[in-house]
Amino acid sequence: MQALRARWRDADTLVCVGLDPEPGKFPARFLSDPDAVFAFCRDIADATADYACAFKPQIAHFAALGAEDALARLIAHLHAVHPDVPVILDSKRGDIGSTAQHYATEAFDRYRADAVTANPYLGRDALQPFLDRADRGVVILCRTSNPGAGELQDLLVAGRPLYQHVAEKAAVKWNAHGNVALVVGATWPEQLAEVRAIVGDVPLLVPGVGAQGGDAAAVVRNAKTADGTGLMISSSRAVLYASNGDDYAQAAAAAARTLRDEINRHR
Ligand SMILES: O=C(O)c1cc(=O)[nH]c(=O)n1[C@@H]1O[C@H](COP(=O)(O)O)[C@@H](O)[C@H]1O
Repeated sequence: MQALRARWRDADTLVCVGLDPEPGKFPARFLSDPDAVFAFCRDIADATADYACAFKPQIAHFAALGAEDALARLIAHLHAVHPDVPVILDSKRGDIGSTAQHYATEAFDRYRADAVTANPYLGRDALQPFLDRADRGVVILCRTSNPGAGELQDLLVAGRPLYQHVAEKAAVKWNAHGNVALVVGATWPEQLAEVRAIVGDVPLLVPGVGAQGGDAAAVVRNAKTADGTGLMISSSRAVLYASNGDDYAQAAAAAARTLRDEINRHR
């Protein structure tokens, strides 16, 4: 959280760059590169770092390719070359405590992520191994960006939608170390405002701008904190695959810069 706040201040950006490698969308020059997953993500990260308040590699995109080694080397590269930019491993973990312990070890010790996304629907004990790592962040799913998010997350429980209970518990009861953030999709501006009203200054990871069609201006208007920060507005495909020509890195940088500027106009 300290690194994130410093980055918001020093780099003046609320953009999180999502690293979701899909080799079928890579530029042709990577076709014969046996280390394409690492090399592509590294190039994108290096090109966009100036505009990033965080990087967010998504684990399934690596694991499905058997590219866990590339993910480990990518995070090591990010720490070495961009030490001021926190790395969120997006793995949405959640399991009984004894297993969750291994997921925490995976995220924080194997991959050396600064933070991890986690699914709260098993309850607090399933999050505890993550929460206990006071020097790492836990980014808890609250109201996700997908079209079906409301099917369960909006169910009324004691007169309030379930996601609002998650917001309240996460921001207060689960946040003893001050290391909690929440995920709310950019596709739900109203719910963003409701969550912000519940959680005070707790940071929100907001995916869903770009490929999923969320409106960055509405996100900022509805969910910034009083000091004009509090948000990691995350974009993956719209940045990563801005061009599949040889200008892929410059195009990604331009997409990240444009998103940063649009966000900053509304802060
Ligand atoms: O936790 C996440 O990062 C996440 C939560 C959510 O509610 N919606 C969501 O899209 N994500 C992730 O954010 C990224 C969005 O990618 P783009 O739609 O390409 O920007 C993907 O890696 C998703 O897995």
